[in-house]
Formats: sequence, C-alpha cells, structure tokens
Amino acid sequence: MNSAVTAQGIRRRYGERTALDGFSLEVPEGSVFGVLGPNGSGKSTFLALVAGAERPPEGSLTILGGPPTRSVRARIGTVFQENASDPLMTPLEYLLFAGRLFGVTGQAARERSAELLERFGLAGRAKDPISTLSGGMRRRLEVARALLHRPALLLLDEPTTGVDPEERKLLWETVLVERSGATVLLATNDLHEADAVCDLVAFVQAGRVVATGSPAELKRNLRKQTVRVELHSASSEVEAQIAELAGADNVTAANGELLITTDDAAALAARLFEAAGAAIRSLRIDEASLEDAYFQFVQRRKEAVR
Ligand SMILES: Nc1ncnc2c1ncn2[C@@H]1O[C@H](COP(=O)(O)OP(=O)(O)OP(=O)(O)O)[C@@H](O)[C@H]1O
Repeated sequence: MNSAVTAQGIRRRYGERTALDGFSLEVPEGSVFGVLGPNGSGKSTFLALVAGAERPPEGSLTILGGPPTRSVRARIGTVFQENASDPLMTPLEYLLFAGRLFGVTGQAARERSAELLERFGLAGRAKDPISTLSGGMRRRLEVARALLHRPALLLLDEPTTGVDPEERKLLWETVLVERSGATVLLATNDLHEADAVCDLVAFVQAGRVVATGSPAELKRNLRKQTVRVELHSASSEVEAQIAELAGADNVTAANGELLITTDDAAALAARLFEAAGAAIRSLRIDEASLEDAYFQFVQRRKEAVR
C-alpha cells in the first residue's frame, strides 16, 4: 500500500516553543486518517506543513509520493479551522474564485461549482451573500471549495467545529462520497467523530505520535475494561469475595452496581459466575470507546515522562 503522506522525525519550533517534537506518521493512500490530540499538541502545525508542502526544518516529509514542492500543492485541498471565505461574496463566486487558483476555469468551473453546491445542499443559496449563511452552511461551503479541483489529498482541520450533530452527520456522508477515493487527513479533538469516520487514527501528545491504529485495534488493546455487576441484594461478604478474584483489579460500588476494572473482562466474567453466580442479578461488560483508548495512551505517555 502506497502512502499519501509520510512524516519522519519532524521537529518544528516557534521560538522557545516546540510544536512538533519528532513527529512520525504514515498515512496510507485512500484512507480516512484522523490525527487526534489535545489543544496545542501540534495537529494544526502538522497539517499546515503538509498543506503548504513545506520542507520541514528537521526530519523528512513525503507527500503523494514525492518531496514537498509547489506542484504537490495543486493536488491538495484544505479546510482550515477558520473559514477562509469573503462574507460579501456569494457561494458561487467563492467556488469560481477558488477554481481559478487551481486552474479550473470556464464551463468546467461552472459545472463543478453547480455540482458541489447541489451535493452540499447549498444550491438554493448559491447567489446569497456568504454573510447570510448559517455556520454549518459556511463549513459545508469550505469543504466544497476544497474539493473543487478534485484533490488527491484532502486536509481537514477540525472541519465540523460549531456544526450541530445532524449537520455534522450529513457533512461527513457527503465528504466521504465526494472525495472520490482521495485520502483524507483529519485533525480533530472529537473522538466520537473520529471513531465514526476514520479508518486509522494517530494519538498525538506534545508534538509526537504516541499510538497509531484503527479505532477497533486501539480499543481492543485497552489495558483496562470495566465489568458492571448488579447483585440481587447488597452483600459485603459477596463484594469481598469478588474483590479477591484473580483479575479483579479495582472494585467500587456505585448506583447499586459493582464496577470492576480488569485486563480481561471475559475471563473475569467466567470467574464471577463460578464464585458468586447465585448472587448476581446481571453482568455487563462496558464496551470500550476510542476516548478510553485515547486517555490510556495519554496516561502512559505521562507515566513514561515522569
Ligand atoms: N504561529 C505560531 N507562533 C507561535 N507558536 C505557535 C504558532 N502556531 C502554533 N504554535 C504553538 O505550537 C504548539 C502546537 O500548536 P497547534 O496549533 O499545532 O496545536 P493543535 O493540536 O492544532 O491545537 P488545537 O487543537 O488547539 O488547534 C502550541 O504550543 C502553539 O501555541
């Protein structure tokens, strides 16, 4: 599998501040790849480096099979955190203007613009000033603009900030169809969104990638799972018995349930039934979320730093 973006050991400083500190990442061609991390972890700095096809001051960067050069920029579409549109322009004017920057002009530009305005639900507002569009519509317009020249790589820096859940879902459905196989590199701190749309994600902390994998892999490798047990009636004797079981790391009582953290929920469930089956009314294994995985990796890194 070819890579759309390969970064190796990138270091980038702003004065005293280190934004990227040995940042390494491989984004497979055709994937939807999420870069996840807290505010200030370096996501935007990395995307801006790729968007500008800039040679990093330290480390190496390959984009769409070659070194970062001006010609590569023509094959990239970008949505930054801030809307780039002029509020006095109309959506149609904005798309035609963007087309000119990428050499899409005349009839081809008019047709492509009309098609995208339709797909992104903006056809009815094509000739209104952008200042009269809702926040969600403006974000959709930004994504339509980034797709105008049919880029091979689409960079999306927190594209759905301020967009309500229904619009967000619609926006993603449209992006995933309209990208026509282009690689999507997404920066976000919305872990639910990343879980829903990304094939692969990288967790970033303090300018470094600390874990990479598919959301399913990262969740599977979680160190801790939670088993929730409801007893027929509260019994300190049964609780003590459960706390003694092999694999039951931490037992707490909350809202009439016992919450047991463990490395292996399936094995612990079997032991629970064996030891206290008659006392158990219900047992539930909490499905791990990408958020759980994220916090675990961030925590690991903190431990390593200490
Ligand atoms: N132009 C700049 N000048 C000085 N420092 C900068 C600049 N851009 C980014 N930084 C610093 O680099 C670090 C990484 O910032 P960056 O914006 O890349 O993080 P981020 O993960 O995208 O954060 P957010 O989720 O808040 O957008 C931060 O410490 C930030 O203050």
